[in-house]
Amino acid sequence: MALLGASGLLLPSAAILLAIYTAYLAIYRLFLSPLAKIPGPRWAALTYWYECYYDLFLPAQYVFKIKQLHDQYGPIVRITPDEVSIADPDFFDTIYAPGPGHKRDKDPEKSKALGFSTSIGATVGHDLHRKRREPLNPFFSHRSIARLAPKLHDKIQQLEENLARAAAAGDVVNLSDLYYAFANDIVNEYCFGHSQNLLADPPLAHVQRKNVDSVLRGVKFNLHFSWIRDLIHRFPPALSARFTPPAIRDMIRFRTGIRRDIDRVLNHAPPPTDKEAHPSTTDTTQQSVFTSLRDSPSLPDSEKSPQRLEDEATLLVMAGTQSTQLSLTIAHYHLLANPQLMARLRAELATTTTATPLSTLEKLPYLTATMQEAHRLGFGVTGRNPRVAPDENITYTDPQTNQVYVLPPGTSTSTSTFLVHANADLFPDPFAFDPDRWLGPAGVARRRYQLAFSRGPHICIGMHLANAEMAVALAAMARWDLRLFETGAEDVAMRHDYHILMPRLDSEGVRVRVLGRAG
Ligand code: HEM
Repeated sequence: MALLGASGLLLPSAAILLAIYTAYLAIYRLFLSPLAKIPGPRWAALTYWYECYYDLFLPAQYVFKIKQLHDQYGPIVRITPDEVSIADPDFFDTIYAPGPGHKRDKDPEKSKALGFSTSIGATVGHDLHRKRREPLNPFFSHRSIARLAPKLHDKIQQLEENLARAAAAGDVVNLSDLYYAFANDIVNEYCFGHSQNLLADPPLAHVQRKNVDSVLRGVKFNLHFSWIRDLIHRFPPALSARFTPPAIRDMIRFRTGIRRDIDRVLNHAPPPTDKEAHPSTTDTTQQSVFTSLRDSPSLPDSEKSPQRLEDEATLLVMAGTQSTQLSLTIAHYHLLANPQLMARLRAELATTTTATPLSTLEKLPYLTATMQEAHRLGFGVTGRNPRVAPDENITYTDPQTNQVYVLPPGTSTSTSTFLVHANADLFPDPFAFDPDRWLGPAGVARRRYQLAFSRGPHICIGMHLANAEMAVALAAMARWDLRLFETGAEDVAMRHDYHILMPRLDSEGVRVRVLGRAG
């Protein structure tokens, strides 16, 4: 009885406490928070359910809603109780790349979503990020990537073998899968000294690409409910297998493969050799990124734990595959959908051969402009990736009203590439694929608004690798006559923000029939 009486009192008391806390939180967020005066919808200021609705129920549409909010409220909008979006392209560097002497952390809540928390991409603290990134930088410099040219050419040869086979058999080719395989083989070989040789197995590339898509489709759920994912991870494996959504199961499988590679590196075991492998898929003579990290004197042992290196490798392989695949697919789709653009590219490439060095390809203006335009419409990382200034105010002056807004240290502040790349003042007719906008003096001036690789301390580490892969692949693929097969603009257009662009969710990718080599 006494117990019943106690629990009978406990519940109402807990309910009253919860009601008081909720009321306090609402009053704080709406009236007392330092962000209370920032324009924006009251619901967004009051509760994360506003963002959650656009992220989970529509789904992955908040990036588009934020653009509408800016049209309604102006260049600065409070988009969650704790985050402010600034749609001013000239303010991008203040948020992301403020220069020496200014620190920018990542927002820990947003960093959780992808799940590889000790990778450089998810590292929250400015200083720790720098320590982790420094030993990786030399591998991804322009000069190091230039040395990869022979490997890239081997992979191009394999890519073209796929087209030749399809031409002979009259098969439909899925370019999204081929580019996935191409980028995945290269980044794996660079990281671990071997790859799965996916270019030899496009159906497997298709399965893996779809798996990564479904993993990415989980990022919004993880953003809002990462505690559920973390809870499931604590269950015994047999139980967690029953509750784990397919997307997370795919991620676990993917990471198990990465972990095998990391264990092999840490145990000084040689990369596996595959008799079927293409000559370029295994290279035991070269140091790979991870053998070098293992041997790096500048990284303390605590930074070389299997878990940390697994996180790093997962990010490198995922980012190095998916984003490059997207930009390549977008470029190639638009070249095929607009024969006049393909004709311009072919005219420029007429002076080149398959042996033309990467350094020459990189200087071709129309090829470069085509790549820039594909990056622009790929939107890089479509998620907002907010930054937090830990020890200084961020001050923004609305150019229209001259109103000054002071965001105190710790405020999560963001802009998205979508807000910049789809800005019609900077890029007229912003959803049209128009490489010309990157040419001439106006094109050069526009480059400061190319944010696909971001800027500042977290600028994409794989930018030179991605551009090298794209230059050689587009130059080679332009030599083939392909016809789009059951593919339209909706298969490459940004329709959802799942950290990176996702087109219509039932898209099969960009598919083509191969007519033969271009005459
Ligand atoms: C067209 C292709 C690519 C695009 C558009 C792209 C875009 C980006 C963007 C926007 C960021 C910054 C994210 C942030 O602010 O947190 C980033 C970071 C990163 N990218 Fe890429 N990326 C591409 C290719 C690659 C490749 C080929 C690799 C690997 C070799 C790679 C590895 C990474 C890593 C490790 C980071 C984290 C860097 C850090 O936080 O310090 N990316 N990428």
